[in-house]
Amino acid sequence: MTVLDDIIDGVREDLAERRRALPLDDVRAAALAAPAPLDAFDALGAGRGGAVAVIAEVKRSSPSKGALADIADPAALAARYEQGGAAVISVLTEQRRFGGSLADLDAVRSAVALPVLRKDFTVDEYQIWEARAHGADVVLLIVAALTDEELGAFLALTAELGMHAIVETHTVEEVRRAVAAGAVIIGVNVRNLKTLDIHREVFAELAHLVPSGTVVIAESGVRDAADVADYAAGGAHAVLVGEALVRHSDPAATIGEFTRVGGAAWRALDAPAHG
Ligand SMILES: O=P(O)(O)OC[C@@H](O)[C@@H](O)c1c[nH]c2ccccc12
Repeated sequence: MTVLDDIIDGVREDLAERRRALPLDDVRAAALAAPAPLDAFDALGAGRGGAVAVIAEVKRSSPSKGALADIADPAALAARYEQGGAAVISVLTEQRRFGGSLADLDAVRSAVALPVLRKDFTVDEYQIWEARAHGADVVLLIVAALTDEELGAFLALTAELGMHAIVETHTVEEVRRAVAAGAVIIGVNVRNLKTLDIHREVFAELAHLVPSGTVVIAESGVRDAADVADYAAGGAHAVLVGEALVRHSDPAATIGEFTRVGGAAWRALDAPAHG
């Protein structure tokens, strides 16, 4: 049994409990009554003038490192991320391993005007309706956790709700499956979710397989601006950063630095912007 299988077992148990408390029909009604979603594709790409977009994550703990930061006020942290120039805010809502919750998502949603990603292990359409009901604009779909049929159905549902999905990959085969499913935002997670090992070189290896017009995000393992520059040189339009921001005393300044340094590396490539 891999770490990913183990996490997903817990996610399914927690989901069963929420579903008993609030049936799908009720969540659907709440989702349809929520304010319209914001366009994350736009926020990640269009009009950024060669800068690299930063997706800043509210992350309390991780299965590999345990507690990362004592985040007493997730809304205040997200507001600092927004002030620093983040393009999208990511909120981990998985409880058992990452210490997150839908309450964190609610707090962040009410604090920022940016698109918000509900970061979780999506294995059921219920979670997508739930994300929308709580004001999220984007969900994460991890290819390694889904069949092609599920991936297709979940992408269709996000589109129907006016949301976007970040389709997360870690291997050549998973990038092929993401592209075949019609993903327009593809994340390459350099952390292998089956072993939790980080392999930063995987980003550049996979990024060039993604067709132009698709937003490519480098996920995980950003320690400093040099890592951002490497990912940008490998073709990243955006980076998703958790630990380095929640541990930093000045996350806003760090986001500004990452945006500038990544943008300079990206422009040095003389690569065409997506879209
Ligand atoms: O803290 P880091 O190394 O900056 O990583 C952030 C993010 O990429 C990571 O939290 C992540 C990427 N994909 C995931 C899937 C589920 C949970 C967490 C993740």
